[in-house]
Amino acid sequence: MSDTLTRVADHKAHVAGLVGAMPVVESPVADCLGLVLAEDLVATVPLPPFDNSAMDGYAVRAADLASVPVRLPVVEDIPAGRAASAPLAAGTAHRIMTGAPVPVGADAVVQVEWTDGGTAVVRVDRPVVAGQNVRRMADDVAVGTTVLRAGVALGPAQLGLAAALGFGSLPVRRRPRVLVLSTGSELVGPGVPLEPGQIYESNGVMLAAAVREAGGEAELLRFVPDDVERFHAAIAPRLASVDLLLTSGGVSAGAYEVVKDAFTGRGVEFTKVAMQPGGPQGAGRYQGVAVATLPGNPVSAQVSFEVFVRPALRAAMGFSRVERPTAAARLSAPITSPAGRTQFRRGAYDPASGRVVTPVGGPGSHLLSALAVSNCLIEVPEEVTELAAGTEVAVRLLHGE
Ligand SMILES: Nc1nc2c(c(=O)[nH]1)N[C@H]1C(S)=C(S)[C@@H](COP(=O)(O)OP(=O)(O)OC[C@H]3O[C@@H](n4cnc5c(N)ncnc54)[C@H](O)[C@@H]3O)O[C@H]1N2
Ligand code: MOO
Ligand SMILES: [Mg+2]
Repeated sequence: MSDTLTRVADHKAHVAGLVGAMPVVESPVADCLGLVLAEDLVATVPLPPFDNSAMDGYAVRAADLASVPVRLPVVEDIPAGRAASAPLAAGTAHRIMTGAPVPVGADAVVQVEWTDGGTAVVRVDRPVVAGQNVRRMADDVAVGTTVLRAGVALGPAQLGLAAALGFGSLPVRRRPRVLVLSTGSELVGPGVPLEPGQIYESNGVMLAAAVREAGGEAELLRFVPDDVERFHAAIAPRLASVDLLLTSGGVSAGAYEVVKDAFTGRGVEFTKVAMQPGGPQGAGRYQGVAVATLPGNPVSAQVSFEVFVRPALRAAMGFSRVERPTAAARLSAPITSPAGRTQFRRGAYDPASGRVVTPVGGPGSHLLSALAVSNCLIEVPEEVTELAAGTEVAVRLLHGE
């Protein structure tokens, strides 16, 4: 048995290299939230597509309102979605609604509040200048404009713009497909009373959610017992359709390390990384498929996901920034950390109250409830073993992109 530890950065690079860039696919615009645009998006129609009214009111010639009040016959009614049948003649008005095309011959819209609201004849009480309340064709986007660059992350506003320009689908890097598999003969599902030695399975639920939060697709396989044959039987039919196999449990030094037993000598390397939690790790390629094997302790599994797997998935999706945002914060309480290991302590960070971070729970990697009330990881470098209250530390924010 060797005590040589793998550096966090080295294991991270190993995992990152396993999941290649996802292929580019055409995806319906409505399904593209959180994906990365793979090619520049160039407008093929102008936005707005035609001159239209910014107000409910009357399309007029500004010159006809030189002296107000003035009465103008209302010749047409133009709701949104329809064009006027004839140009506007001098000395007349068309009733017009917001978004409706401004008729040829009109150069302004007077809002209904400045009139008596007449439908046959309208009395206009205030003048307008030419161009008033008219939204010009291409005011927002001209044909041929590159509106979104390849590499941009698609959020609601970007999808809205693409839809407004008439795009039904967009070229994006597809979501990585991840098979999440939790191992352990002690694991059971909800709704059954626990027999001695059993626990409710939680890593699978947590890791599948983490995959989805990262933008991936997760298929969840829970309750795979510590039995190598059953482990292989569980993954065999699914391997061909996934980009990453993500397991939890069965990788440390015990007698029933199913994941280690199933993969040792078969393309997956097992190691101990210089971090806490998340020491025992494995990564490699099995039958051509990327594999990351996370330790079973719940906090270890989740922290390892954050440190190693999430950045790899984000990179595969084409994001240029794959790391969570970090912040500088002051510790509200002292913490200790094992020598020679980067420690990721769970913390509650409050930017509003003087950028203070409060360590939550202890270092134990079974303390799931502390993880559930934390919003950041406090990163304590390898060489540091003690940090006093008030020390400035780097925190990794768990809810940002
Ligand atoms: N002799 C040594 N023992 C251990 C070492 C070591 O270096 N030498 N490392 C410890 C560390 S650190 C960790 S982390 C764990 C990792 O163990 P495994 O990956 O083999 O995980 P298991 O033994 O299967 O489980 C550990 C722990 O987590 C619970 N667990 C597992 N899966 C789930 C799940 N899906 N949902 C909820 N809880 C789960 C399991 O019941 C155990 O309590 O090894 C240490 N031991
Ligand atoms: O490294 Mo283990 O992940 O400390 O509990
Ligand atoms: Mg074990």
